[in-house]
Amino acid sequence: MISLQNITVTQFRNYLYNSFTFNERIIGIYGNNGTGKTNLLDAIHYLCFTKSYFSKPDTQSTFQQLKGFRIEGSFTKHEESRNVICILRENNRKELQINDEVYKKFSSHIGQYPVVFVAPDDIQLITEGSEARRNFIDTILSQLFPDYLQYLIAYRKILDQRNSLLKTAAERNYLDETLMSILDDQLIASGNEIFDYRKTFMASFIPLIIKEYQHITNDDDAISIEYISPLQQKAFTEILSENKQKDLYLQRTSSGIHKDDIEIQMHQLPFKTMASQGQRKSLLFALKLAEYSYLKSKKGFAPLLLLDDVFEKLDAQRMFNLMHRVCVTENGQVFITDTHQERLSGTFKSLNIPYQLIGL
Ligand SMILES: Nc1ncnc2c1ncn2[C@@H]1O[C@H](COP(=O)(O)OP(=O)(O)OP(=O)(O)O)[C@@H](O)[C@H]1O
Repeated sequence: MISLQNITVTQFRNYLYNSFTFNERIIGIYGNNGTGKTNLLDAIHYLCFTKSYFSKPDTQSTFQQLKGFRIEGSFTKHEESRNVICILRENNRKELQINDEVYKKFSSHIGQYPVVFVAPDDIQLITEGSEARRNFIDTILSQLFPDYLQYLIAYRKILDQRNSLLKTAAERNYLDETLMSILDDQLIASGNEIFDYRKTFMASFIPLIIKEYQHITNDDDAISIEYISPLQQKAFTEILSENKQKDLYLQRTSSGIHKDDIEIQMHQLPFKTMASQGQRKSLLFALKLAEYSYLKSKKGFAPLLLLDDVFEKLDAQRMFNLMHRVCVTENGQVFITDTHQERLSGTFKSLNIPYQLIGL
């Protein structure tokens, strides 16, 4: 089990200097709009992931016009206490320390304190294009398999080079066939590795999503989910050679694992267009809780769970099912924000669990 005992934020977003102590497993954080609830959760995310959940540049996170910030927190992991410090120096260089030792590579910290964040804008995972869903899968796999991240970095780089080559070929009316064949071989090598990882992962991940969705919705809506990849139909070598003329015409690589998606249907129709807002939100939680379960099974302990502003759009029964699932069935630490103090305390009381409330 991992838990965060306390956090001190200095010059971070709307916090000039604030300390918070967490003495329960379930922590409710309440406050009006703009009081810093999301910022506090994001500070926790910094300690676990070395960066903002919201892909904000570090420099935008310093308090007003001041330079640099500092976030410090004490984690307990398997009863051992560790102090993690994330500093943005005045020269905008970021530094990460664990028990006063400076990390040489940030990547060696990622995955030590796994965390799952659920924010209102995450609904894009369901409503937007396939890139958001690929990023979601990539984030989970990269945390668990360092190899996967390396293949992904390589694939993106080679794909860029291949696309530039296709552009140059159109401009000059000449294709460097030797270079194209080298790039194709490299793209196929990393693409096949990524496909194998995704295929194996999705085979166990999809049943987890469906199980979580059924639990939240009391089995009300039947959904089906499928991993879609061009590599399921044909070998990548074949795909590239068949699409060569098309790619030259379009000046980009039209098919490959960069087109993978997760197809979700409800009553045999696309979920995206069919589902109500509450159903979409239920599916978002199902995706995030499946991520939570998967990380827990691979790591052997529950990740931290950061739930930002989750109470809107779900009916009372679905909300109870969700809260029961994360606060009672699971034993990990949970941070939940809301604008209404009574709604938070009422929810925790109905679950009959010890909790701590923090007002901002
Ligand atoms: N770099 C910064 N310096 C100072 N204040 C900042 C900075 N970045 C953001 N803020 C302030 O932080 C506040 C937003 O905080 P946050 O998003 O955590 O609020 P919240 O409590 O989650 O609000 P809501 O209930 O509306 O979601 C805003 O008032 C914003 O002006």
